Amino acid sequence: MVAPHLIPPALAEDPPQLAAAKAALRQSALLARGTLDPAGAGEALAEIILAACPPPPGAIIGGFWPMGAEIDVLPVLRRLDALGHALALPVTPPRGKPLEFRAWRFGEALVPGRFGTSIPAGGEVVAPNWLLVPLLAFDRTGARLGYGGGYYDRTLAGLPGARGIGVAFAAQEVAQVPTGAHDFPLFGIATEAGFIPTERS
Ligand SMILES: Nc1nc2c(c(=O)[nH]1)N(C=O)[C@@H](CNc1ccc(C(=O)N[C@@H](CCC(=O)O)C(=O)O)cc1)CN2
Ligand SMILES: Nc1ncnc2c1ncn2[C@@H]1O[C@H](COP(=O)(O)OP(=O)(O)OP(=O)(O)O)[C@@H](O)[C@H]1O
Repeated sequence: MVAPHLIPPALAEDPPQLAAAKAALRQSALLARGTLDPAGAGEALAEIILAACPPPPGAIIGGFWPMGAEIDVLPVLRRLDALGHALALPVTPPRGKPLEFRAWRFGEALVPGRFGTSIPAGGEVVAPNWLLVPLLAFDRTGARLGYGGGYYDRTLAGLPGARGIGVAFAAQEVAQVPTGAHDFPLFGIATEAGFIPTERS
């Protein structure tokens, strides 16, 4: 019996050459990011976002709790909270599934999640329509390289109309991020030095 609903592996996963190119860039981007000086970057990022690409009134913000050497998004989340936006943080499911966002406010408890993440202890599941997207490397077309789980690609693909704003240090820009069929382009990239609009902006 045929099974026409099965997705061929070549469509469900990046081909080996592309996966290898992403893995190589991931390694160098992780090393490079670890050398950056984070002082003041989170506050500068907040100013840039509020001035150049603020979310529309009433937008539900898909944030994330920063980890490791990621740029600090807590200042911008605090400002958006103060402006009255609803905030949500991602809960990471097993690989192959999209992120789940739970409503969260400053002061509410966080607990450890998968891969070293911090996730809301409670909170109802919500669908954000304006997301801050962590990344290891980006280019000016809005292509993005993450940790390799494909989580944000799956998540943005499942939220039609939602905007994904990449957040990064300006130094995380590369000439070209290798991309495949599943890579979901960013609406723009906000850094401590400015906002970079893409073709989607
Ligand atoms: N702060 C933050 N939260 C996030 C993400 C992110 O990139 N940053 N995610 C984005 O999708 C999701 C979590 N997905 C993740 C998938 C894989 C790894 C991972 O493989 N981490 C490496 C450590 C990398 C390092 O040294 O910094 C590991 O555990 O070996 C991490 C997060 C949702 N929450
Ligand atoms: N919507 C999707 N459906 C099926 N497979 C997908 C989808 N999105 C991504 N993938 C696959 O997931 C794998 C990981 O993708 P990729 O290397 O682009 O992750 P990433 O964007 O770096 O990670 P993350 O978003 O978790 O930070 C790839 O094999 C990719 O083809």
